[in-house]
Amino acid sequence: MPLPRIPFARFRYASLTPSWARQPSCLQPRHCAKPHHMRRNSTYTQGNSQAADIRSNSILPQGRVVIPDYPIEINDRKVSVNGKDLPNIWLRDNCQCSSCMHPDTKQRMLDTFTIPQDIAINNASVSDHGVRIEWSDNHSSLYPRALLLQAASPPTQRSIIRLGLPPTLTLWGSEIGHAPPIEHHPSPSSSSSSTLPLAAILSKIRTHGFCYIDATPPTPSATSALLTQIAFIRPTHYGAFYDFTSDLSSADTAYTTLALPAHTDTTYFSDPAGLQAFHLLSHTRGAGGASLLVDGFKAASDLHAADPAAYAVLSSVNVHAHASGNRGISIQAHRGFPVLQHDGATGALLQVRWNTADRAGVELPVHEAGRWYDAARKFDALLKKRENEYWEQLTPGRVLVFDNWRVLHGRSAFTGERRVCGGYVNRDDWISKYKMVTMGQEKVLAHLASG
Ligand SMILES: C[N+](C)(C)CCCC[C@H](N)C(=O)O
Ligand SMILES: O=C(O)CCC(=O)C(=O)O
Repeated sequence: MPLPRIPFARFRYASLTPSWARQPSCLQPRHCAKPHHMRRNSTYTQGNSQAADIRSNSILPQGRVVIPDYPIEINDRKVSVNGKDLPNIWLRDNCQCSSCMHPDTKQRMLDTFTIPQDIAINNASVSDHGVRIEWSDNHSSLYPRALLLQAASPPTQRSIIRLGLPPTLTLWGSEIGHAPPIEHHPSPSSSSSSTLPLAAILSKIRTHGFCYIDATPPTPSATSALLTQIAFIRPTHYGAFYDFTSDLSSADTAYTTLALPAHTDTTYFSDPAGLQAFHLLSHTRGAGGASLLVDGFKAASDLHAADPAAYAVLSSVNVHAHASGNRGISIQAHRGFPVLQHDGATGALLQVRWNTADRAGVELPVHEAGRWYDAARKFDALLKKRENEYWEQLTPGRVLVFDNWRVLHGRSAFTGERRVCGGYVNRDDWISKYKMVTMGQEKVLAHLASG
């Protein structure tokens, strides 16, 4: 089956090829007779691995769920959607009945590979509700129309619910400071329940990459309670809910008065923290300590437009990180990861992983490392452009919650006593909550088989 048309800059993933040998062909002038993004469909094979092109005609992870109204027909004892037959094994494996799928846990009860390889349709009928099938193994199934249409949709459409994509993604620079995304904590005295406007908060974080929750009681307990309404706090070697100051109680520069350049946290974990929160509780007898936010997706989008080759390097060369300050600890992820990570199904940008302080090795033969540094320097310059920096002095009562997979943060140096509390939330946990409060469980579950 021909690969989808790849209209734009592309890069390659070779799953089995050693990463140092993995490089976008556009970096190999001899192989790249014309600019890479001008080349049409092609499948690359490198060594024994099939490296498919990842489409990136738009790297931005956004989209509205549109269920296409494809024709559904029964042809020659096959179910065909939009003119293409659905494999019987896929249909039988995704039977939604209560004996094949646990009605409460939504787990598959059917042992997939007890389905005969030659499973066939004895009878099938199409209605407005969907397709009813009587199988050759004497089982009957009813497939909702939406499930079949979603399964036949293009990868970008099928990924929207899986990834929990927002309808629109708003990229920003320093101008966001004029109208930052803000929600308000329900004041305890108000008659309304003390539950947070979670759908609004998480929608703002999914769209902008961060949100303030103003009027939060300036206490660790209120901050912790706020976070746990999103999902459980992720414990790390810094503890779970963190309440820190410049006492080096943890051997990390965050626990000093030093300035911290824009970075994402926990790049040394296989699964970096998804959300991070800061609530400045107090700052006495000193000055400074302003917070910096940079939209990593905007910087990546600018790099993609300005220098696709550099973008491709940062999307394919793996980088290692470490946390080794605390005694008896040296944490590293199980493998290296590129600075710019993409969804394998759609090519959409998923994560920016950038921390100069915590970086360990670059996964290239050392004599080739220069090409990663050249590309990284371009990204670094974009991160440090004044118009991409949003500086804000946090104040007690204003909780900052941001997407640590997209938004970089930092701070200016400070003097005096400064106390900040907050916590991490796992990526998958907050995206799950986002889906529940914005899409609803039924809609999310209906798309699992085709996601
Ligand atoms: C947030 N808290 C103060 C608990 C820890 C900060 C850790 C910062 C670390 N260098 C990283 O980038 O992950
Ligand atoms: O102290 C701050 O405002 C930020 C600290 C920081 O960057 C971090 O904890 O990663």
